[in-house]
Amino acid sequence: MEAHDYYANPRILIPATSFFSLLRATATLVSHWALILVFTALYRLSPFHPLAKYPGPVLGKLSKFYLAYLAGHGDAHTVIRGLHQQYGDVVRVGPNELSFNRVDALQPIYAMKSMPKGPCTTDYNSRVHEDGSRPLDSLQDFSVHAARRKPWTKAMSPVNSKNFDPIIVQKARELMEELAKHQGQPVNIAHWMMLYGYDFMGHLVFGREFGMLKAGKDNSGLIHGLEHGLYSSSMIAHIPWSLPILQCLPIGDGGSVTMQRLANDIVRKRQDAGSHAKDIYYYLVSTSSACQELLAEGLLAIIAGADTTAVTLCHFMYFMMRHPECADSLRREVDAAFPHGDEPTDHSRLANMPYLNACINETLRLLPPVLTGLQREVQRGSDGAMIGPYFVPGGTPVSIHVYSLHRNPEEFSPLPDTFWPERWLTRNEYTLPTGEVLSKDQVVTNRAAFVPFSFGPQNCAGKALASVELRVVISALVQKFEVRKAKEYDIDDWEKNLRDHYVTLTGPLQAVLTSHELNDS
Ligand code: HEM
Repeated sequence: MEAHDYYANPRILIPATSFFSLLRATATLVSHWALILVFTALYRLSPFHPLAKYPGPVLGKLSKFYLAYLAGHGDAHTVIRGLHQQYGDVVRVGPNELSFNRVDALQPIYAMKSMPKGPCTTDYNSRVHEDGSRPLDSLQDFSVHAARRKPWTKAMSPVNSKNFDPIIVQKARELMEELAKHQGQPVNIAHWMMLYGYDFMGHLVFGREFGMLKAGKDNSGLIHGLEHGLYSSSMIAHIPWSLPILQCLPIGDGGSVTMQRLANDIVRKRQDAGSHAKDIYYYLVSTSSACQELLAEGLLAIIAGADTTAVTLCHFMYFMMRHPECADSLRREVDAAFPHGDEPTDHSRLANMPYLNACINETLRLLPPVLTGLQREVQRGSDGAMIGPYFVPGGTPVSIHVYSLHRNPEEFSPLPDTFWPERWLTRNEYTLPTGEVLSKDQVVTNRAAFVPFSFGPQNCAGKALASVELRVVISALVQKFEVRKAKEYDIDDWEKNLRDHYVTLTGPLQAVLTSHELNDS
């Protein structure tokens, strides 16, 4: 059939008309959306936008895709630090979003009833259950949050947290035993720390043995499943409308549903088993009988309690490999406090070891496990708020960029990017790693700017417990082993491979451990 037949033959006149109408309708729709996009882009870049006076990258001002891309790529911590170095202490990182790198922003953003959690942790949280049940860390209403936080506070009280002491000691022992089996040969420390972190959390929260350390592997796929889910949810949090689209594609939701399922399974098993010990779940269930709420809280407990401490232990070992002189000083302090190889488990002695605590602080300063901003939001519908000297309109998501603040030379100097535990000690004179001697007035260590556990009433609920755990495990590691990097391993890869997906995901940390007893003989 010739082309002109479409017009000559009345029987096929209708399809030709439909085709052109469809084409016209599509073109109208596309140009309509293109116009909307163009006008939105122009408005976002224009001087009429409420955040117009704040500097930032053009791509960030244009679209949330920018932050989603950084989250997916895992380098938001270094990129946003670079932006602060380029643009200053406040940066417009999203079309309607600001990042701060100043200590006087902590109080207005995070203090008591200042600002509720922001949309990335609330509206767009992929850990929210189908029925709307939310984990503690995604609650916007201050009084609801305070009520839900009570069981955590009760579990972590000085009296009740004594119940967790045997778990800390037992799991630290198991970790030492397993590491001892690999002495003298290259071992991926990061792998073992993760297994330890999840085994510890299994006991702490669910009174259950995961047996990962004994098996030497992630035997149920839990670690892999959660890390995969965290990776995708950190990205989706910025572009939540993409979730239903992703779910229709073969890649699915990228793991956040699997993450939920794995956690639900653990919580349900704990429910069925009943309470035989005062684990954290015991306190959670005593105040909430809502099943979905407990499921949501269970996943938070796993993520909060396992990855954070495991990653901190990895960072600590990394810094010890980079700075063997610090490892030697720390070992001397541990040996003096726990002579004849006494097990370093006495909390009060550990809490009073200045160099140990300086090394832990310095590790958490340079590489906090939660690297990038914990979002809050200036009250929607309010007139706005002052953050330091800056006025921020109501409804704007804001955060402190912890990775930048911890390396801000106004708060930590000299050598803000260097692992130098001495900065945390009280001295009249300080000797820098270069040998240069400085008076105390020349050293700035602003403890108020040190917030690895965040700040205010919604800060980390497990801070005290995590501090005890870190002291026990780190002093045991230092007492038992000398750590060197494995021959073929490029130590610079450790920081290069860190991925900022709300919690930090890591690459391998290849080391050789040798026993101190063997070295000393
Ligand atoms: C080195 C170890 C740890 C670090 C650095 C850390 C850090 C953090 C941070 C930065 C937050 C977010 C707070 C905010 O949004 O302002 C948080 C929340 C939380 N953490 Fe930790 N954490 C650690 C270990 C733990 C442990 C062992 C537990 C206990 C299971 C725990 C339980 C929680 C809970 C329940 C929340 C939510 C608090 C809320 O929203 O009210 N964390 N943590």
